[in-house]
Amino acid sequence: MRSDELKKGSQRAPHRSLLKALGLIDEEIKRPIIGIAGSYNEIVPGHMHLDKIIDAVKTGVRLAGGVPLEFSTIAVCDGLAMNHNGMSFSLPSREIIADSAEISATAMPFDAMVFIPNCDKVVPGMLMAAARLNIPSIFISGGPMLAGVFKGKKIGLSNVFEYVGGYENGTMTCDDLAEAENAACPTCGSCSGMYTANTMNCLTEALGMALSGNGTIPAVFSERIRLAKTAGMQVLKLLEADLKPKDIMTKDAFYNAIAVDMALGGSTNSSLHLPAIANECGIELTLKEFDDVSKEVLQICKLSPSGEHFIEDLQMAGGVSAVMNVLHENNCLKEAPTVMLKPQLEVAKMSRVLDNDVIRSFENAYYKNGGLATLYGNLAADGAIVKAGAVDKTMTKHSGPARVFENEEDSVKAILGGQIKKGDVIVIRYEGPKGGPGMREMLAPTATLAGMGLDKYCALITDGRFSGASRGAAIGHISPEAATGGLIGLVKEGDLIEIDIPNRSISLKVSDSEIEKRKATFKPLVKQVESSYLRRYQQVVSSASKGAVLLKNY
Ligand SMILES: CC(C)(O)[C@@H](O)C(=O)O
Ligand SMILES: [Mg+2]
Repeated sequence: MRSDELKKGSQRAPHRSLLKALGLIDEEIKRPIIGIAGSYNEIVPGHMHLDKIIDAVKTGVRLAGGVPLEFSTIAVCDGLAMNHNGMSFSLPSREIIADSAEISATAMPFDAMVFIPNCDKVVPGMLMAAARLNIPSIFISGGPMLAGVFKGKKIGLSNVFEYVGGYENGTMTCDDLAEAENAACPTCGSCSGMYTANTMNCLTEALGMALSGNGTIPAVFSERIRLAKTAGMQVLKLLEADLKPKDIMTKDAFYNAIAVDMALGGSTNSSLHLPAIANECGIELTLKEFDDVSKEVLQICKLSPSGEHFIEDLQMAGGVSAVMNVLHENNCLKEAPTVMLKPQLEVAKMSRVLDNDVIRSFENAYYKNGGLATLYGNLAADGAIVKAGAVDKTMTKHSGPARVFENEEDSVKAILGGQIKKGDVIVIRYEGPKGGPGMREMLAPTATLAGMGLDKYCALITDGRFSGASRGAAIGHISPEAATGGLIGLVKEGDLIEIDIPNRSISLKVSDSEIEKRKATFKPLVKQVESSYLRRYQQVVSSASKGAVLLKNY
């Protein structure tokens, strides 16, 4: 139902009374009513300025003759939730965001929607809601934080997580750590590297759901306010054209999003979120498809945490549309409609790369594959994911003894306590969607390893997930997870684990007969879960290999 239904007939008089109670006059009620799903709050640095973006969007909507009505959704700052039980709620927040936006925008039927997310789970949660509502919709995010400067070098949040390891092993002083802490996050916006939030904001552009510039224009640039006004105006044009999210988010659009992801070297979390968004569009997207694209598309950008560039550099180099221009030239971009009412290929053709080091050509690519790789093997029958472009060259093939931990905290204690030796393969299990529950991000162990220089010698595998700020031989989303009987639950201290990223494999080098013996007595660990929300989530969440979506028929 659209708001039109509330505007006509005597039966709708009570509804119109309530719209008038909102302060609307008849002149407004007769115009298109545009829902503004904003996620402004004072607890997420990426969202603390969204009130300004929301105001600009409303101005744009009014300029184009619409009437904006705002409602909000929750948001989690993964950085603040990191390495404690708060992180268990981060991935589950995606479903609440999707559900709550669906509920608000169905209870009050709108003609069209503007979604205003910024951080990790809010972007996919709102895209999921957009697919469910399937009324003309556009996305305008809050934009990235500027990079900080420390000792003459640009830094971001990932550096501070790594400096903790440096401080612990005596290579960084307390004063320097404090100076870096003050410098790393200088403005509002989603943290400044190619971490999860910025990956998802860039992919929203690639999917065709946002205007060019959405992924990269910094949060504090006036250009972001102008983009928000333009988005507010554009939604009225989408309404007129009756172009809906499911017309835009087709299989080809998801191909484009994966291709851009591979070129950018984005966060491993995209392999959860894109399948979950696709699922809402009735499209199946598998990990295997990610890997197929990874074999076609080369990583042409190397931003933090893999490299020294930040999103502000990508913006100055031409942004996501310039990356798509390179993809187009190499036949790695598909024709797909966009909210710009121009096909994606046309947008890409009109763009230019302005800095050939930030956005390289295929000939001069940073990595001769896409940024992400999907691994399979006895340890990951349903797949596992690694940010291959951020693995030290010496670690792409590695065998070593398993060092087994039943949760993230114990692994961090062991790393900081000097118990991890060069060559070890750290195994962190019972951190999957069901086992966690909530599939926490393991930034503290990966960053501590990197900060101590151990990322050049040690691998880390988990049924949990990583931050976009994680780097190193960090293999996550191991599926099936330990809690559902996955082989990762059967690994014993000292077992040999073999990782071969170029050949896409991860295996436990234990004889089949020994594995059968262990299986016969295996009882997955059952954790006490205090939160009633997480208990419910645990019952209905699916595998990471399926995007950790909630089972449809529960
Ligand atoms: C806190 C971070 C860096 O934003 C993280 O949540 C990520 O996944 O990238
Ligand atoms: Mg995150």
